[in-house]
Amino acid sequence: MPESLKKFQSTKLSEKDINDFKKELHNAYLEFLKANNEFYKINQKYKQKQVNKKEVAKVVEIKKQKSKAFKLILKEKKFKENLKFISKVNKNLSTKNSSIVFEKSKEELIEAKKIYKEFLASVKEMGRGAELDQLNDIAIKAENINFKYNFDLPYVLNDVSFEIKKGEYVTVIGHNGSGKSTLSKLLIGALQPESGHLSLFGNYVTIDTLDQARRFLGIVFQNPDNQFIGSSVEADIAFGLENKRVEPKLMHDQIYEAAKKVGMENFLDKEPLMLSGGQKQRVAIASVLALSPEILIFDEATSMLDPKGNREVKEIMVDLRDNMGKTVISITHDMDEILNADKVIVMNKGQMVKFGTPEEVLKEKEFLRSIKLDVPFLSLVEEALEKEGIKIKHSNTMDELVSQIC
Ligand SMILES: Nc1ncnc2c1ncn2[C@@H]1O[C@H](COP(=O)(O)OP(=O)(O)OP(=O)(O)O)[C@@H](O)[C@H]1O
Repeated sequence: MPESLKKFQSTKLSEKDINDFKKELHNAYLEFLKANNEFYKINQKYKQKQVNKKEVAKVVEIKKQKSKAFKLILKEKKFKENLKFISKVNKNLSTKNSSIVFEKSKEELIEAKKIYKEFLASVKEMGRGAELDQLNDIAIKAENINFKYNFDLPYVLNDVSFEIKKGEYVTVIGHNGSGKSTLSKLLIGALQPESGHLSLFGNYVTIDTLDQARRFLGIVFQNPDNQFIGSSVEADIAFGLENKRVEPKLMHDQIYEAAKKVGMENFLDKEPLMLSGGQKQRVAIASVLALSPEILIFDEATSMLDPKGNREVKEIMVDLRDNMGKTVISITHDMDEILNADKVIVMNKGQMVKFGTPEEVLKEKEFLRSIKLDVPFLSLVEEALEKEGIKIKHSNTMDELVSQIC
């Protein structure tokens, strides 16, 4: 291996460097926007003689500094240098070098070109879309969220607060119109809270950080037919990866891996029409998984499926938590599903009226009935047994219940 190639490999820039650059650029951009906004506000105040020249000058100075800091980051040269370095190495290789060296150098050149292209794109996008760090283990923190669809309409969410830890499976239940879907739209950033805050892994979600925060999330919707974009399972899973600018060479493996996680790896060349509802939902999950989100939101994703499809998708949700370490939020009308979850959020008329383990929530059967919710079949059996004087502990599965009775 020539010294020059070895040196390049020990100093070369990676995907992490470009992500760090995006974060730095985006933060500097947000700081600049904030300073610009302050400048606009103080100018208005100055016109109304509410502040003096000295106060305005202070804000102008901050704006100048923020602008300077932002422009300095834009001048970053290291990605171009990185590309220049390997281009030169590549050019200087001679016929004395083995084909393995030629191949390696070509691969490095392709990688450096890709990183440079990403650098140029991220400058255009002001660093949006960088992957944020997980600053803590709280996947979702909602603090005093209030929301209404229009100023003259009543609040649809009232002072909703909760914390969902990384790796938890949480179901959200509630009667029709209780605010479940609105909550999911707020979580994915399709709607903005009127007041209150959302944080994902310790990162405050604002309109400016939304693009970055969204990368933590994937969502699977109710109707499997509306989620197919590609003409085959493979094309469908590829869609999100293409948007993420994944190299075509790596794409096939990533598609295969994602499909395998939901047991659809043997269906990659199949057309959507050939699949059952449950299989389509599994493909929708694979398309989301291919993008490696930490949190998966299922918005009534089992409600249009036959019993087999319903069971399959519910098993995947459990698998996502147990074997893939994902955080799962499932909005559901299926009361039996809550037994699979770690926690249950109960919504009623825009308020979160309960948040606890399934056992804690199911202790209050009368309350659930009073807000028009059914109780799981298993709980009905437990209730009937209790009425007959047979005392048993809470069970999460029929097998557990049967073994208690026997
Ligand atoms: N786009 C909208 N404009 C105005 N009001 C809306 C809009 N979408 C929903 N709402 C209202 O917000 C409230 C909460 O609706 P939401 O869809 O969040 O409830 P939900 O619990 O998901 O109901 P469901 O189980 O029927 O899907 C309801 O009163 C609904 O009529």
